[in-house]
Amino acid sequence: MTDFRKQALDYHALPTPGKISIELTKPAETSKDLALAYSPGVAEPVRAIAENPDDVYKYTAKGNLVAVISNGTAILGLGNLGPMASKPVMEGKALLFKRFAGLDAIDIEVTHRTTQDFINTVANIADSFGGVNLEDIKAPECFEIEQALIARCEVPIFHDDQHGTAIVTAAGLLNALEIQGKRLPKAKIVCLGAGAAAIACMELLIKCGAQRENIYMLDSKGVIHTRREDLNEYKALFANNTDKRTLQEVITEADVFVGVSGPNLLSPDDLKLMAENPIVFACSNPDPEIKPEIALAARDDLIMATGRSDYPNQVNNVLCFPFIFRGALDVRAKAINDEMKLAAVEAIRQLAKEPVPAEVLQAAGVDKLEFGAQYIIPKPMDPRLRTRVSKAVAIAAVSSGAARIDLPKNYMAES
Ligand SMILES: NC(=O)C1=CN([C@@H]2O[C@H](COP(=O)(O)OP(=O)(O)OC[C@H]3O[C@@H](n4cnc5c(N)ncnc54)[C@H](OP(=O)(O)O)[C@@H]3O)[C@@H](O)[C@H]2O)C=CC1
Ligand SMILES: CC(=O)C(=O)O
Ligand SMILES: [Mg+2]
Repeated sequence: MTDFRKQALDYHALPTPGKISIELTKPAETSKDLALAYSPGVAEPVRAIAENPDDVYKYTAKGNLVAVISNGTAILGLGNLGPMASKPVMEGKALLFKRFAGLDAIDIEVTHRTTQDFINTVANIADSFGGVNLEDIKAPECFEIEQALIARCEVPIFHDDQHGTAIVTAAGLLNALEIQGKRLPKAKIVCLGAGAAAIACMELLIKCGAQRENIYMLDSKGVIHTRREDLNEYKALFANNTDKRTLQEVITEADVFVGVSGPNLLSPDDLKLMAENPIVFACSNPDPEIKPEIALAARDDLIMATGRSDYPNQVNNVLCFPFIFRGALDVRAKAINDEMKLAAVEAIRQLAKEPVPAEVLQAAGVDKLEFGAQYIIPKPMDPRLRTRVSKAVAIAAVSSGAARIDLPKNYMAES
């Protein structure tokens, strides 16, 4: 067993199995405490909520509570390993919600027979939470699941692998293009992968200015083109009218490579075919499409990002989901709409251009972080993400009509 593997297993096992627990927010020591917390006192908020459903936000933890729900069909880049194998990742998302946004999150792993089964399970419990973060659900089912749940539920439903990834990718890519002296509307983009993350990333990039015809998407069978007859409706939107069939053909003279597919699928020779000053986001977890040390040995004019914490430029949805939910829940948003997503893109993007506080440098274990090829996007432990992104999202929720209440007074005022 490698040293890192043992450390990771020990981290999860010791001293208490798992990464999260529940703590009490009220005293529960005396008979009086118990009479208030449980019988007979608990009957009072029950009556209040029955009379006025909005009182659930006043008397329960709902307004600060997120469900992280998976069926384990696309666990990171490890594949369909089932609901129980997804539990460490879902607990990990709960850890990140709490650590970065102060949100309580509970993981729920659903054993299901059919997509409808899964949809019904989530729809039937969604109201217990302020919002639902869907996680690691494979395409194309994830699209139908999210759309059905948005239609049925009163709280925000957000498939993180789609939209969290897309928001962070767009923020990082806009900055990387700026540094490389390129513009999104002109950029030739290759997207390896045509699943949850890929489709959502490319759709959001188009909303940010990318041209659909400049995007070449590939799945496990190669380039997605108009003569293929095996495309689902989501892939079909990216069918390119081209004779090119291979990664090597489409990556030639490309400005951008986005990998949301699997490990080690991009070779140094492929990289050498790209245009000058290229951008490579090898975002597959835990193992990227190409390792940064291999990529940077092949090209020195490259901006390189991965989904991992142990390299510079971590393009990972952790930069988004804690903060977009924080902002959404704080104004009791009914949904997370495009205005809120684009506000998050801009807030994440602009933060990378500001001086980095000493505490962030220390947590990152570096002396300096300055907007440039090695720092295109903020670090997850930057406390300003919480204030900036959540505030931008909450404001967008209010102005777009998704919020049920106004922005709280002095919301996310920075000291
Ligand atoms: N950094 C980040 O924040 C995030 C990274 N990811 C990473 O993205 C990857 C995909 O996740 P997700 O979209 O949720 O999963 P999905 O299962 O929805 O999609 C996987 C996609 O990868 C494609 N694929 C698999 N093997 C190959 C190959 N050899 N060549 C080209 N395409 C291939 C599949 O092709 P086909 O359609 O033919 O089956 C499918 O389109 C994972 O590695 C995950 O870790 C995901 C979310 C966030
Ligand atoms: C980061 C993430 O959500 C994934 O790799 O699936
Ligand atoms: Mg995921």
